[in-house]
Amino acid sequence: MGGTKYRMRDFAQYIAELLDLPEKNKKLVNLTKHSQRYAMYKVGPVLSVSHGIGVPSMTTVLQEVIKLLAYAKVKDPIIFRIGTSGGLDIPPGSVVVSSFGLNGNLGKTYDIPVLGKTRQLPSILDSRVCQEVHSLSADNDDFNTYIGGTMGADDFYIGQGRLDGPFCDYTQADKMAFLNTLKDLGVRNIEMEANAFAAYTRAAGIRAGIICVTFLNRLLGDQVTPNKTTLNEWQKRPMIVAGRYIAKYFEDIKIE
Ligand SMILES: O=P(O)(O)O[C@H]1O[C@H](CO)[C@@H](O)[C@H]1O
Ligand SMILES: O=c1cc[nH]c(=O)[nH]1
Repeated sequence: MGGTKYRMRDFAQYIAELLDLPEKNKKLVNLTKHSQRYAMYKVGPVLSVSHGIGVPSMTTVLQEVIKLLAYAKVKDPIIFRIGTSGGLDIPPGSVVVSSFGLNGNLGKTYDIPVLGKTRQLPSILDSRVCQEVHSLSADNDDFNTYIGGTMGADDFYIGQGRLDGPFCDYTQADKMAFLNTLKDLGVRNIEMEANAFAAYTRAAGIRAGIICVTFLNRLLGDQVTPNKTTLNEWQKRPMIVAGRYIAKYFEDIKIE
């Protein structure tokens, strides 16, 4: 899963080529084209689905995918989110493999009101998947891959401590204090779904991982400044990292 339809079509194409699947020479079909809400592609054993921006959009799609996997009797699925994010004290273009999700109140939970009462679901990710994905980073990669916590904010601007949004009633010093607190808690990047994604996949008993590229170092600014070509290139990095895990997973299954 990942935010945009285009990324998830590109990911399906990338996986078809990587796994040398028959789909690599075909035009991929968006299986949800009549719903218009999001896109879903299937290449061999991999489903590639977009989820839009933020938690409500992502959790709606995620729950539909969880139901689909159950109806299809899929055994031992693994779900990855491949996304973009703002980094904390790491060079832009780096990749972060999340070790946990953090909410906007600095708790390792996803808090959801159910029947008028808030439930707190732990935002824990599978540490083995996280370590294995990280172990597949290559020495000759032209980017660094880090393990760290990921804050899932409910907003792009004030929710991530930005100063460049339409509303802002705090200072640069307040922002830096907040970002440094996150850093001290082991958070390496900020996006908008991690804590809920971790919580719902865990609640479903499904192994999962989050792999995001960082578009900027938030300790140095708020604006995403690299040009579109660079950002498109960087968006491929989580695909490369997830692709290595997927390729190895199916290679290992063949050997068994
Ligand atoms: O690039 P994606 O996967 O959408 O992820 C990040 O980008 C969006 C904000 O621009 C949020 O969804 C955030 O989590
Ligand atoms: O800073 C960023 C960059 C991408 N996505 C986010 O949510 N935040």
